Amino acid sequence: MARAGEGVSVTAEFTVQPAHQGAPGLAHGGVLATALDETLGSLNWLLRTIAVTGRLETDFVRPVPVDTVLHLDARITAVHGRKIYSTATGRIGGPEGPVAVRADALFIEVKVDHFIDNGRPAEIRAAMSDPDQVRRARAFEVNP
Ligand SMILES: CCCCCCCC/C=C\CCCCCCCC(=O)SCCNC(=O)CCNC(=O)[C@H](O)C(C)(C)COP(=O)(O)OP(=O)(O)OC[C@H]1O[C@@H](n2cnc3c(N)ncnc32)[C@H](O)[C@@H]1OP(=O)(O)O
Repeated sequence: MARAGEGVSVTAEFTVQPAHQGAPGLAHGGVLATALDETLGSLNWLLRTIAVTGRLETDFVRPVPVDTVLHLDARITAVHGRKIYSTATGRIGGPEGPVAVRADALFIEVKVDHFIDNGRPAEIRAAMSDPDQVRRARAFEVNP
């Protein structure tokens, strides 16, 4: 779950499950990168922009044990043309706890055609016949 914050920012929590293990009892780095990517990606909705991750640079600062709640905080740092720069931290032991992971990202704005042209037809058809998805995609296509 993500909540809008001050400026263009969001906070979110992610609980590390046993299925997310890499080393015994510890979160896999790829899963932590995914949690960062998802949180950073939700910022683009606040800009009402459809964008995909172009670059995600991740620092793994502390090991994150299974059952830990990762407190994520992400914000947009700059927008230049189609490029959206953002940064995120994941803290453990509480929202003010030590930083365990952080990431800097570059998202690139795309047209809805990016998904229609490249996605697997079955899933695209399913998305296009879902009125909620269509409404959401159209909302981005007209000038909001
Ligand atoms: C009717 C309903 C139907 C369907 C509904 C669907 C609705 C969907 C809605 C919402 C979905 C939201 C989904 C969020 C998902 C969460 C996040 C992810 O996990 S995304 C998955 C992982 N990422 C990818 O798969 C990207 C794969 N890459 C690409 O497709 C291309 O490389 C892309 C689009 C990123 C860029 O390609 P170009 O040809 O469009 O653009 P160029 O001209 O190359 O780049 C533009 C600028 O960006 C810089 N740039 C591009 N990639 C860069 C990079 N990796 N590092 C640094 N700069 C980069 C370039 O240098 C250029 O900069 P200069 O304008 O010249 O200053």
